[in-house]
Amino acid sequence: MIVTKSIEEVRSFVNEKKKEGLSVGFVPTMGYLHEGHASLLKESKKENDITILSIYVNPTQFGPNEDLSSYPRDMERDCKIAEEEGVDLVFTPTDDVLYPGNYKTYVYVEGLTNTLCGRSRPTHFRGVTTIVTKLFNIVAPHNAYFGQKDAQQYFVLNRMATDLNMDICLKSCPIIREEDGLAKSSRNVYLNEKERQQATILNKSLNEAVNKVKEGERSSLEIVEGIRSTINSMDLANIDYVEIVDTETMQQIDEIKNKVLIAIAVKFGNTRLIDNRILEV
Ligand SMILES: Nc1ncnc2c1ncn2[C@@H]1O[C@H](COP(=O)(O)OP(=O)(O)OP(=O)(O)O)[C@@H](O)[C@H]1O
Ligand SMILES: CC(C)(CO)[C@@H](O)C(=O)[O-]
Ligand code: BAL
Repeated sequence: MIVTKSIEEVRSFVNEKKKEGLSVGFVPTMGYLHEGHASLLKESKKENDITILSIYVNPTQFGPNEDLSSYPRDMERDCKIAEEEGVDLVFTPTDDVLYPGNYKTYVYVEGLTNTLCGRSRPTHFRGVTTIVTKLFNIVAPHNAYFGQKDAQQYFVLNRMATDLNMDICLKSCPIIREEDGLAKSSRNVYLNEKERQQATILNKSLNEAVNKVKEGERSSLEIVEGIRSTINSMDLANIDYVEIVDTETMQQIDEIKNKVLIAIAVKFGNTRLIDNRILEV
């Protein structure tokens, strides 16, 4: 397995493999790998000849008071996991290479980025779309793999790739969970024991919501109120948002119909967790 910080090395590796007629899958991450990331690597391995992983904690997607400096990092452990998963190349760029002093260019997707995580993290998606464009330009994969945990991120990136005529197929993979239902996340390590126990309420509240929709409830307001009241039964939980949006526009809807995203973000202390369900009604 090649581990490199060099854009040129990534480019020449990929060019060589493409000349041999091989397909390239790409999994961008911020590292501190867990089974969620591993599931994306497995999917890429299944569908491509070559799998490339990037590990980069991208500063432009963090707000000024967010956890950029404390975001968990463990490159040695990550490389071990990558090797076990059969990754061919790990790209580990540095800030000075990706954002040199004279850096000026940002990619921005309108509309889809002003709700959900975009409302509470106003500069977040501009950072995500910018770094993913840069990584796509460097790696030039055939396929790229993202988790449904960050559902809005996937829909925004898919819009971007379509609108900018990027010749890359974006794939969304299922959410991998702990045994008690909590979605795996690098940020789960921030939780203390009591917060960790209470954090299972995210998945539980979404299960209840899905059951109500299955039983025929179509009012977004009713479903949102139900989720809010279940989450608020936990004294350490602080709701950031509970929203039901159309998957094309990411805008709130009153009536549950067609394909919708039920998305929630909840803070436990300073730790912000997200979870969601996508429903086709
Ligand atoms: N539990 C999960 N199941 C499936 N995919 C996941 C899961 N967690 C993260 N991913 C996906 O892995 C990719 C990299 O995500 P990232 O490195 O930000 O990890 P993370 O665990 O989501 O971290 P955090 O939530 O702390 O930002 C993203 O496409 C993300 O959606
Ligand atoms: C896609 C991504 C790697 C861009 O930094 C990040 O937002 C993430 O890990 O989901
Ligand atoms: N997984 C999304 C990256 C972030 O929270 O910044």
